[in-house]
Amino acid sequence: MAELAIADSFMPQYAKLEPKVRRGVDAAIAKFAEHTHAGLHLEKLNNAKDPRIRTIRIDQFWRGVVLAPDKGDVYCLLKVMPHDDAIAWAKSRKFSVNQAIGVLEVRDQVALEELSPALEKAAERSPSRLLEHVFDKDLIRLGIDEELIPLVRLLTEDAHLLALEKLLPEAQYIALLALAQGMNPQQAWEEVAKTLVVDEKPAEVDPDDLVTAMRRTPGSVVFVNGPEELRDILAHPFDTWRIFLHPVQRRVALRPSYSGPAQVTGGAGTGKTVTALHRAKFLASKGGRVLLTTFTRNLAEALEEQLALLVDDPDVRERIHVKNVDSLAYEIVGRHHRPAVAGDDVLDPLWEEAAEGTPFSPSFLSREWEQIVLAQGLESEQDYLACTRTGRGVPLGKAQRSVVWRAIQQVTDALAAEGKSTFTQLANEAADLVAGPEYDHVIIDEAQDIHTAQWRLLRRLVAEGPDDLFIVADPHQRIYDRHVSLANLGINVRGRSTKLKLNYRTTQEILTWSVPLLGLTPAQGLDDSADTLEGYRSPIHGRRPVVKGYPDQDAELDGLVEQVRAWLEADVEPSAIAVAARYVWVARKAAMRLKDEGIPAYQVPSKSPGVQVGSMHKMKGLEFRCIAVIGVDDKSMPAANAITPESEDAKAHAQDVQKERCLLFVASTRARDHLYVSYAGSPSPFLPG
Ligand SMILES: Nc1ncnc2c1ncn2[C@@H]1O[C@H](COP(=O)(O)OP(=O)(O)OP(=O)(O)O)[C@@H](O)[C@H]1O
Repeated sequence: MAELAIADSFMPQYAKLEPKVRRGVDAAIAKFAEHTHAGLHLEKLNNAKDPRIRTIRIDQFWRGVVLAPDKGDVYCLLKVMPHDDAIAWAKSRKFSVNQAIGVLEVRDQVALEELSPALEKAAERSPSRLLEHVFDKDLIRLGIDEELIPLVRLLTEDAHLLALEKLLPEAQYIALLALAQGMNPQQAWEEVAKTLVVDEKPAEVDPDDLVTAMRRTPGSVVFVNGPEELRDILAHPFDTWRIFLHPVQRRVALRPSYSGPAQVTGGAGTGKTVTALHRAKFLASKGGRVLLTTFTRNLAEALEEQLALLVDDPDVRERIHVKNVDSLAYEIVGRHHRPAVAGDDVLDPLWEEAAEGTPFSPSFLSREWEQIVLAQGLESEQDYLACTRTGRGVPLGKAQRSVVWRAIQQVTDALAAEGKSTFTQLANEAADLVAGPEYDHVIIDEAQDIHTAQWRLLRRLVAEGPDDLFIVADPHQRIYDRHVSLANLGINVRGRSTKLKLNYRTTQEILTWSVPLLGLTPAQGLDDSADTLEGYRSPIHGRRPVVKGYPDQDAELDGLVEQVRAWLEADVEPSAIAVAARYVWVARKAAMRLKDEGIPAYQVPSKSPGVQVGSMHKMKGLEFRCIAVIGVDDKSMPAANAITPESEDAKAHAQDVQKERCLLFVASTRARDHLYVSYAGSPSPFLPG
């Protein structure tokens, strides 16, 4: 009986179709699923590079592209495209089975052949070849298709190889790149092996058995079990992360077990949250009680919504407890007494008062409290006098420490007198109150912003052992003052760390523009190693970001209204548009202005169907089709009140500036399709010149 499979290349295009066309596609696929494919008129193509490729008529203008392997009765949907594009794509592609790792691969055979003459010419002029030090047998062992070896032998420069990235199958490109970078075949194999979905490479690979190869790539090709599953897949075209996982994501999320804490890092939009969600489902499916936690409440809400899509089984869902760390601490302390939380409105005046008569600024004192006293859980002046103040830039002598301690004491006494605590204090209190492990697994998203006190709490909620902590972080998105060393907390992720590099959200154009916003300071990972964005890339292309300067804020808001209108006129749903600003008051003003112009706008997070407006901090972890980042002028970005003067503490100053850079990076990388950046007066020094 014929079977239907869908390749991951199908869904992004399907998602973008107009409803009428999509209905046509649904009808055609439904017929497939009912096994009446014979009547569907699968068209063979003349002069196709691969004789197993077919097209299927959707309507007058649209075609589906289908792979119909010779062996096995399987039809795999690959693409849905306008007629001419579909024919051109289908004719140019060649499918093969990677001989080293046994997975289905596709390459742009026509483009490769077209490149050949130019490579030949370059090779004639060059005395050496890029991979002349590598034997054919090693290339073959690494999965390079024999047919491609003559072309590989023509390469003379790195740039030629880089030009092949989009034309070659990923695993083959990775192998060639590793060899070109000077790795030996064994090291290159280790790179290739990272793309393996299963731990072991297959014992035997049949080059003609495309169906078995498809089954070895479960994250890239899904076999549809029946009409219900098909309907479910097609009903969520924007949520393909539920079924298609990149091999690296899949290996990380569905690994049977880690011997201890595991860590996933990766730039914005590389699917870290997706990986965390799949891990939560995986562990809960095995019967474990899972805590899935993150930084803010609105991120926890977003996780709940995504879990609802991913987990069908109510028993499994029930075993996953989603809660942001602050609420978690509040809940635990609340079992003993009702906590009252002190916000900045209470704290700011207290620090102002405490700083009076001391040589220290209010922000210096409050940081000292957060980063040293609360982080280390120090409870007495003696402890504070004896502690190591790692991470702080200004050394303090004994007498100075006493002054600082008294100032801090003044604030904590005042808080205690009002019966109030900060969330960090609550985390410390909760950590002390927890009697023992409450979960089998704790999964932490946005872990780069979790405070040491919160880590202590999370650590206590799960017993040390296999699969205890699954940590998801991007140190390039650190937007709070949290510089945690996992090692200092006794959490060791060595040998259990994976980096995701492929961005699924943002276009390459937006990434190329956004990454330099981070400046040149390397980011420090939670495992104390320097974290780089090397290899961070996107396969999606689109328009370059637009940056506009205006004489004043009024004109800037006029420009914003014009931009939002243009997006709406292009049929972007209002709630897929966001406006982010450094200051809350600027965001409020923008929302009011949009409303005055008849455009529905709401403060993030909001379920209302309007443009989502909020501070850059509120945008963390979210995503939108279009985002306008406004108010990016020299006075707001960096925000003067968020920067410690260099004269006061050079280290804190540098950290503050970096934090502001990260914030702009976070806001900019929320955009899926379009990024618009504006300022009034002079641009922020972070913006490219
Ligand atoms: N394998 C996948 N297939 C399709 N889409 C994916 C896949 N993995 C992630 N995505 C999509 O990419 C986008 C970004 O994913 P996700 O939010 O998990 O990234 P992230 O690394 O947590 O991002 P950030 O750090 O910026 O919050 C989401 O729209 C998600 O659905």
